[in-house]
Amino acid sequence: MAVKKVTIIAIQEKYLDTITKQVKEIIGDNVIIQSVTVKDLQCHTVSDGAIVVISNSQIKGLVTQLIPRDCPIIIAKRDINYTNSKELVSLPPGQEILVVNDNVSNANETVESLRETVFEHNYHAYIPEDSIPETIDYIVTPGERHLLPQGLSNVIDIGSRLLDISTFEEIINLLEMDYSKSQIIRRYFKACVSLSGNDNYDSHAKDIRHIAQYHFKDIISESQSMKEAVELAKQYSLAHDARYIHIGGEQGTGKNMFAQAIHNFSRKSDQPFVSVNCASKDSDEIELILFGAANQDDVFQLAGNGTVCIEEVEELPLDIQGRLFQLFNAKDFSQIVITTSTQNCQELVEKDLFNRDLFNLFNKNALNVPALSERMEDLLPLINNIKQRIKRNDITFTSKVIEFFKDYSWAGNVKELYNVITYLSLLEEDPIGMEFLPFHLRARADEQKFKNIEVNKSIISKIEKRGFLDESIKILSAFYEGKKEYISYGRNALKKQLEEKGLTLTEQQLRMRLEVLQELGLTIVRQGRAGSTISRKGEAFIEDYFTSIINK
Ligand SMILES: Nc1ncnc2c1ncn2[C@@H]1O[C@H](COP(=O)(O)OP(=O)(O)OP(=O)(O)O)[C@@H](O)[C@H]1O
Repeated sequence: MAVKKVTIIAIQEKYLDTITKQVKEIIGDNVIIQSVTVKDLQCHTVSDGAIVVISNSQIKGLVTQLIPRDCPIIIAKRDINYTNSKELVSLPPGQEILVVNDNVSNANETVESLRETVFEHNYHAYIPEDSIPETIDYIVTPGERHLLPQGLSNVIDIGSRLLDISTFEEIINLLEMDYSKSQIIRRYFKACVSLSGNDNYDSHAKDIRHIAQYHFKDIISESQSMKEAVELAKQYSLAHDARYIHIGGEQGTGKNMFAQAIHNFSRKSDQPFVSVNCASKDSDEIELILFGAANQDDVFQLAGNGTVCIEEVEELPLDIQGRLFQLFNAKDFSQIVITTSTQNCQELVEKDLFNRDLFNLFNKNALNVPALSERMEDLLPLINNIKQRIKRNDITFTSKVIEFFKDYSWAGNVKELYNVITYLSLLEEDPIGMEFLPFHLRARADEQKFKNIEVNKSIISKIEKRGFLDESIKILSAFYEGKKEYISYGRNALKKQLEEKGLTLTEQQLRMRLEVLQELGLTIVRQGRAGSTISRKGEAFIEDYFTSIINK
């Protein structure tokens, strides 16, 4: 009987890794599990007869064009991993909770699931267009913490949503596997437990890869800085003494693509290309990969006479960096060794966080792939290239969206652009306007909203604890009005000003209140005659305080 195969397809790599791990835990002992992101899906990726599980219905149209006709498709349903909701369950009932997810419909779905299960709290889905309810005690997100501004202390991450149990029943039915219902349930919960708190499970923890599919002609390089990077990379590929080559650049800039192109352009092109990512691997694992064991070949053996690419080399523990340097010195390598890093290794060397000898070795032939935000000439050609790759030349964007793309920071660089365009291509809209942009792009503009939740709530409760909220509001208002007229106040002048507003305080009382406001960063106290004034934070606080009262 033919071996059964399940292929899982999703847009986001990280999410794909999580659900793949879940599927492996549940049925991996009997079935071959393959996973592929939408961006890597090609006509021949999925084998005939494989069962295809797709992460959501929106990608169905795109996926159907690229898989064999006889493959059954299951659209996954998703559910919270309840083993992660302990913190939520342990809160006193009646908390006001804002639920943030990567788009509104997912946020609504998560709210529904929470209402059915952890039902003792009040949930509100975060909708970018709407204002956030004023009294929010906690923000809950299923594995999308990165969407939130940093520094919020009241965030509970309940981890990515997993495939729900009915999806497994469907898969198991189609595979004609002989599992009883209780067996499925047991395996399902075991997987939930083993994946709980496991969102750090990283896409990089993948095994060694052996593909070099990109050539220099595939690298979009309209900008001068990219042209120069490609030129330099070509020189290194052809130089016989360039045995160690280093590629630096932010995440998603195309470093791995460069590594593959270098290999394919070099004298090693007919030899193997082996690449390994050092991030998120523990010491033992990486040691085994780099130095092998009695029963396991190391990467250099696997690469034969070809190219080894060590990605995110800065993640290697220092002792392994040292051993790697010794290895390079001791043995006369015939391979090309390409290293990549997202951090600036020179700076790490200065801080004793990176092995200087190793750095000096590979820094002789180093190149940097510029961040996408520094080469906006590449943006439109890249978008066109992505549209071609996903066979969606027809989609168009409004000029506002294009302007937004040009201003946007693209912290995830081309990888992020790829994900955004793929996501937008799934919508049946033309042209695509600002309102359809994925949530995380729009959420950036909303950072202030989130800051207010935290800042104001905690400031108010800190002042309230001292028992003088109303007085503090009056003091801050006096400063606020003064600042508009470019007036700052010494303590006596302020005291007078407050008395005119009907607030009489003793010197001692005023000093105490001022000290607290200063501690909270709401005022700036200057010595001598300059007097005190309200800080920017204080201004934002007072504006928001009054807005919230008006809106009540
Ligand atoms: N200049 C480019 N032209 C065309 N496609 C590109 C370009 N740069 C990157 N890409 C595409 O973007 C994706 C990310 O590239 P790649 O994996 O090489 O980045 P990376 O810098 O190695 O990322 P990370 O550091 O996150 O591992 C790939 O799918 C690649 O096809």
